[in-house]
Amino acid sequence: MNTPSVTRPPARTLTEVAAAPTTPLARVTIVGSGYVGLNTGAVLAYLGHPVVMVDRDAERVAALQAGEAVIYEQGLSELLAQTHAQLSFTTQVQEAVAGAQVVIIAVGTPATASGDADTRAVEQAAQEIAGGLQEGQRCVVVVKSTVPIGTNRRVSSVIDRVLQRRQVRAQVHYASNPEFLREGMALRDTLYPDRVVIGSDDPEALTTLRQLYQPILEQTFAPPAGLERPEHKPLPALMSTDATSAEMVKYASNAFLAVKISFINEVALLCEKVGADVSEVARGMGMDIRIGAGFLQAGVGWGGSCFPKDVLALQAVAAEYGYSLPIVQAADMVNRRQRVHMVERLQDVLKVLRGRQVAVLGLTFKPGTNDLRESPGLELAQLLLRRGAHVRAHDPVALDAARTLYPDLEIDWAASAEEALRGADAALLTTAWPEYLHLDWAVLTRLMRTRVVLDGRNALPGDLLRQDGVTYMGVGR
Ligand SMILES: NC(=O)c1ccc[n+]([C@@H]2O[C@H](COP(=O)([O-])OP(=O)(O)OC[C@H]3O[C@@H](n4cnc5c(N)ncnc54)[C@H](O)[C@@H]3O)[C@@H](O)[C@H]2O)c1
Ligand SMILES: O=c1ccn([C@@H]2O[C@H](COP(=O)(O)OP(=O)(O)O[C@H]3O[C@H](CO)[C@@H](O)[C@H](O)[C@H]3O)[C@@H](O)[C@H]2O)c(=O)[nH]1
Repeated sequence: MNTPSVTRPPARTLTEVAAAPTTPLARVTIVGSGYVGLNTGAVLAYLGHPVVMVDRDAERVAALQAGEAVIYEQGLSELLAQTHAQLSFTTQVQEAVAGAQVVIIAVGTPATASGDADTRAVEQAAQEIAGGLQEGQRCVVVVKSTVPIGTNRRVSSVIDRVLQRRQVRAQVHYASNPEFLREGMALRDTLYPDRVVIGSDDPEALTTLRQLYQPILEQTFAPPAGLERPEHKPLPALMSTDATSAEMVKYASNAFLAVKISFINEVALLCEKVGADVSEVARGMGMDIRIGAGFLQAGVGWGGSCFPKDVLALQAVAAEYGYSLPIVQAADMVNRRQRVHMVERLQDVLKVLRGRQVAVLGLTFKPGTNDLRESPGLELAQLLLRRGAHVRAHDPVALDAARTLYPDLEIDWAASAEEALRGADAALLTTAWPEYLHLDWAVLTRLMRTRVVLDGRNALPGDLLRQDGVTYMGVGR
C-alpha cells in the first residue's frame, strides 16, 4: 500500500517553463469519446501525446473523423482541428489498444432504475481492452469514468482473466484517475485542474501517469488560444492514494457540491419567507474562506449528467453496506422540492395554471453545454404540463436535440426566445444562457399576455424590471 500523499511541484520561473521538456508517451488510447473522453483526448494531444480515441458509436466516430466536434464545448472544435495530426478516431478498441502505453476508460456510467451506477460499459471496455493487449506489452489501464467502490479492482480482474485465457503475457498496471471537469468549462478544467487524483498502489502506474500529466502538473505548455491560464491559479496538486479512496473522492466531491447547492436553496426559501435576499446571504457566507463562495448560487436546483446520478450511486454504495447517508438524501429531497416550489410560485401569482401559457427559457442543465441529461428546464416543463399549463420552450443550442429526444412531450418548441414569450402568461428562466441575459426584457415582456417573470437563476436585472411594471420574482429574494 502506498502512503496517501499530496505533492505540489515548486513554482517555476518563466525561463524554466519555456525550457521544460515534455516526453510524449508512445500512445494514449481513450475508450469512450463523450464529454470526458473527447476533452481529455484533445488536451492530451495538445500536450504532445499521440492519442487514439475510440467509441462504439460508429456515427460519432465518422463525424469526428470528418472534423465535427460532436459535442458543444467552448474551444473544443478549435483544439480538435489544431491537434488533428496527433489524434485519430476509431470504433475498434482492440486495434487501438495494441501498442498503447496508457489506456483510459472514459465510458458512461448512468444510473440504473434502482439508482446504482450501471458499470456494464466499463466491464465491456475492460473485456475489449484485454482482447487487444499484445504479448509483452507494457500498459497502464486507467479508469476515468465515475465508478462505484471496487470497480477498479473488478476491471483489473476482468483484464487479468481474459489475458490468462488468451495466454498472453502483458505487463498491465492499474490506476483510478477520477475526472473533475465541468461541462462548459471542460478544456479549462482539464488544462488547469485544482488537483489530479491517482489511485493506485503500483509505482509503475504512478510514474507513467506523472509523465502523462507532467505538462499540466508543472504548467509547462503554452496555453492554447482562447484558453489562457487563469491568473493567480496555483499549480495543480498531485494526490496519490489507493484506488478505493480515489473512487470515493469523486463521489464524495460531487455529493458535497450537491449538498452545498441544496443548502443554499433551502436557505433561499426561508429568505423568501423572512424577506432576506439569498444572493446577499450567499455573498456574506462566501467571504468566509472556510465556506468558500463557490456553489452557493440559489436557483431551480441542480441537474446534469453527474450530480443526480452520482448522488444516487453514493447512496446505493452505502446501502450495500447497510449504511445510510441522511445528508446526501436530504440534498436530493431539497432539490426535488425546489423544482416543485418553482411551479408553485408561478401558481401563486397566476392563481390557475391550467390553460396558462408558460415560456420556459433554457433546456440544457447549465449554459455552455448541449447536454440535456437531467435537465431542470425539461423537468419543470413536464411539471407545468402535468398541471395543465401549455409550455413553449426555447434553448439556444439544444432545441432540436430536445425535440428529437422527447417527441411525445406536448411542448411547443419555440424557434426564438421572442417566439416563446409572445402571448405568454409567464416566463420561467431555467438556464442562464448569456443570450437570455442580454435580451431587452423590458421590450420583450410587452409581447406577453401578462408580464410575469420567474427568474430561476437570479440572473436578470430584477429591480429594473419591477420598476418597469413587470411582476418579477427571483429565487430566495
Ligand atoms: N460529463 C461530465 O462532465 C463528467 C465529468 C466527470 C466525470 N464524468 C464521468 O465520466 C464518464 C463518462 O461521462 P461522459 O459524460 O463523457 O459520457 P458520454 O455518455 O458523453 O460518453 C460516453 C461515450 O462512451 C461510449 N462507449 C460506451 N461504451 C463503450 C465501449 N465499450 N467502447 C467504446 N465506447 C463506448 C459511448 O458511445 C459514448 O460516446 C461517466 O462515468 C461520468 O460519470 C463525466
Ligand atoms: O452554485 C451553483 C452551482 C451549480 N448549480 C447547478 O448545479 C448543476 C451542476 O453544475 P456544475 O457543477 O457547474 O456542472 P457539471 O458539469 O455537472 O459538473 C459537476 O459534475 C461533474 C461530473 O462528475 C464534475 O466533474 C464537476 O466537478 C462537477 O462540478 C447545474 O445544474 C448547475 O446549474 C447551481 O444550481 N448552483
